[in-house]
Amino acid sequence: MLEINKYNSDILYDVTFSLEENENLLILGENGAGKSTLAKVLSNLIENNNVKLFDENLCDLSDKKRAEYINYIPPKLSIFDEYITLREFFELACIDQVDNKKIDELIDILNLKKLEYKYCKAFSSGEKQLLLLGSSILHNAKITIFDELTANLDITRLKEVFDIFNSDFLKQKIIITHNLDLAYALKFKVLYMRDGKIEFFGKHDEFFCNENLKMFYNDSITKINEHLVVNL
Ligand SMILES: Nc1ncnc2c1ncn2[C@@H]1O[C@H](COP(=O)(O)OP(=O)(O)OP(=O)(O)O)[C@@H](O)[C@H]1O
Repeated sequence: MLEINKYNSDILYDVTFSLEENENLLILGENGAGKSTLAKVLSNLIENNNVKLFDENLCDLSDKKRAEYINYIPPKLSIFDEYITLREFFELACIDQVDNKKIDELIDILNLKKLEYKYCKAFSSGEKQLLLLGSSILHNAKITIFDELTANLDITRLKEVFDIFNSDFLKQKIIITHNLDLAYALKFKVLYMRDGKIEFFGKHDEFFCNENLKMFYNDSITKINEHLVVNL
């Protein structure tokens, strides 16, 4: 279970909510609403003592235990070693022993064979995002937060990532996205933020009704026959 209680800062205001162990979450909201900041608070990259994971105070956990509990995947990959290959990057993602069989499987599933021994620094933006996804699966934290993982993916890759999000590859997932088609298709609970405050926290069906879409997105999106339509 994840709980955050009355977190306040210059960016976020009175943030309180909790997630049960089996609940996945979508974090939505306009640019600058505070989504990434919230993700960093939840994973203690911004230090605080307002977050509890599985009944333990996040700030009291050792680094290893915290890594086992929660993993924040940033929107962009930072490479510290220019000469690290995809396979080596995956090896480093395993918290304990390197699981070569799982790495082989993942390379197959994510269609990354041709990049296996290539340097990650030269990857395209989309390939870097798949690398981050693969490493998060190997890391295998109890909760994984993806911050705009799908921003640079083509439609085929987006579908592959959707299938992974929708499967049991990862345990509990928190997904920050501006892609409302993806958000609508993933039937996760929704948290919507505006100006650092939570404006909606609840069931997927309740969020994706025309009344709420009008309130949160003005007239830019409508639901027609169970499909979202963008009005540009
Ligand atoms: N380190 C920082 N110092 C000062 N202000 C910051 C810092 N990080 C974020 N902010 C500000 O806090 C607000 C929320 O930023 P955040 O990155 O959390 O938004 P977001 O909802 O993830 O936005 P986007 O959808 O554009 O990625 C923004 O106005 C941003 O400029």
